[in-house]
Amino acid sequence: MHPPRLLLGVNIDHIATLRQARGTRYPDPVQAALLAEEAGADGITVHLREDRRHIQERDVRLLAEVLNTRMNLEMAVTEEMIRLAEEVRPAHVCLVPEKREELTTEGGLDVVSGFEAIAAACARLAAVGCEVSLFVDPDPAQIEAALRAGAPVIELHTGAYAEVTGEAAAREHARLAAATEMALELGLTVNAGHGLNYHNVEAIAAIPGIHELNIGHAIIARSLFVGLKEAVAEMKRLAIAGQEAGFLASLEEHDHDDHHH
Ligand SMILES: CC(=O)[C@@H](O)[C@H](O)COP(=O)(O)O
Ligand SMILES: NCC(=O)COP(=O)(O)O
Repeated sequence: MHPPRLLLGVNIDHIATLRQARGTRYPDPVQAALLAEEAGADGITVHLREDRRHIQERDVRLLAEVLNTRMNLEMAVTEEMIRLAEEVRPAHVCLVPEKREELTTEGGLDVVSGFEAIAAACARLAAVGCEVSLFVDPDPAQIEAALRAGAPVIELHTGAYAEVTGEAAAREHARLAAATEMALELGLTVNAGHGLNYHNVEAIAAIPGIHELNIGHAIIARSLFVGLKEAVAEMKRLAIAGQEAGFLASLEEHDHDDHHH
């Protein structure tokens, strides 16, 4: 059976990065979110960092009022963030690890070590109707802990895959594919993201069973040259083409297995 179409969540953090660089009112991430939706984004992702380097609380509150799709709020597991999410009630909350000095999110959430606090956060957020995902590395122990913590969704961190090429990328891709298969067998919904761009997205989209990709930096960077709507639409075309190629390859694999049995 043909799988449901892969979804694209567009992360607009770096529209806010540009605004914060000068402390101006523009460019406005809320305006960007509406344009991204018009271009086919299935959802809007924002990461409200504790240091507020890009997205601000004002953005989160306005997005909650104006989005036509759904918000995926990425946040650290802190009391301040949980209280805000309980108030704003975004459709999705993705719990991520955070270090103040980092350039970007390094590695996935350590659900094994932080189990108690993460499970408690999952329960509080589920109680107000947020669908919670945990941003984890493609590591079986973390995926198993995510399930026990009560998260219905994981987002696999694709950063390690995105940083390398050649055989190393093939190895990281295999880890992501195996992690996806394992998580699906456990009944989890599997999203993926971080560092995906116009060159490396198709192979990830081709992994059977992935529900949604969250992509930001590459889309916002490309939008400088082709405009945001075109940048979103191009990424969506590539993601869907990748998913289709993966589906056709899986059909061929089944045919091949049938002939050999
Ligand atoms: C959690 C994640 O993978 C991204 O949302 C990323 O953290 C975006 O924010 P930065 O670009 O500030 O790292
Ligand atoms: N969770 C990943 C995300 O939202 C976007 O990450 P990036 O594409 O900005 O690296």
